[in-house]
Amino acid sequence: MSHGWGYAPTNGPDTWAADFPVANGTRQSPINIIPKEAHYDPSLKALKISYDPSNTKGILNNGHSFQVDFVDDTDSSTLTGGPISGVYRLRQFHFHWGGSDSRGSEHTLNGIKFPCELHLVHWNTKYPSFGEAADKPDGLAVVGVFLKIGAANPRLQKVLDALDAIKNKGKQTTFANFDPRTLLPGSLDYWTYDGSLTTPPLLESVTWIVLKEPISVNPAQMAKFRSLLFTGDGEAPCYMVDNYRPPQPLKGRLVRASFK
Ligand SMILES: NS(=O)(=O)c1ccc(C(=O)N[C@@H](c2ccccc2)c2cnnn2CC(=O)NCCCS)cc1
Ligand SMILES: [Zn+2]
Repeated sequence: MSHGWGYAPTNGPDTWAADFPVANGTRQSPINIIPKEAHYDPSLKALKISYDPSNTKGILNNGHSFQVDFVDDTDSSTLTGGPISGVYRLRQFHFHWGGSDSRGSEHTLNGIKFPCELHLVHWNTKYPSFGEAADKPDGLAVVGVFLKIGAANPRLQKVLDALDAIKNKGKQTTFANFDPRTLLPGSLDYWTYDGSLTTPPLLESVTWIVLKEPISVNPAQMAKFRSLLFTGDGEAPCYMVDNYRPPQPLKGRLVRASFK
């Protein structure tokens, strides 16, 4: 049965601990990243990202965000290197965004919110499947990318053009041959810390890898994100905006930087 969690006052982040007590755990996400308090770690490797666009499976409005799903039954779209050991497979990517350009990201930088944040979700192939990996402390690795208002982003446009077909919760449509690598910024410098899923079940299984360099998005493209609905066909429509969890207590965790 669907847990009915969401982002409204009646079912939003402040209510999640009732059904998911791990919400008050020791390695919750997102967090506020304070670059001056991050520790440069020269032993951190460069991120190695290799995606195969032919693995693109489709695009879905899941009622919390929209996600582009990938075929993950072989090692053809993988993340290796960085702070992780072994091979993690790309499962999906999705976004979080605000009702205005002043908010929307989950991670913040020196307390600053970005209008949007991209999450590329990968799972550790030492486990047999995403579902098996999802509750292991080293099970998942999510690459987070900030979006900031600037020039229109032509690579993002292909994703946004598909949104008209998935306006309502539960709608999905074909989406093929997309290379998520094209969404990444020029620099792969990152901060990394041990965290969790930012939506229920909030499992503490994510090695977070947040890129330092944002990518651009223009106001018209942000309006496209905000045209989606949280609600299903036939329900009173509610625009999909502010689908972000605010920063959570660091509780003594170290944030490491891959760069000086
Ligand atoms: N924001 S994040 O990058 O930290 C993030 C990444 C992945 C998931 C996720 O895969 N969640 C599903 C899941 C299924 C099996 C085991 C555990 C978790 C799930 C659970 N109920 N619904 N879903 C679908 C869902 O939430 N999909 C991701 C939407 C991100 S807003 C959630 C958040
Ligand atoms: Zn996310």
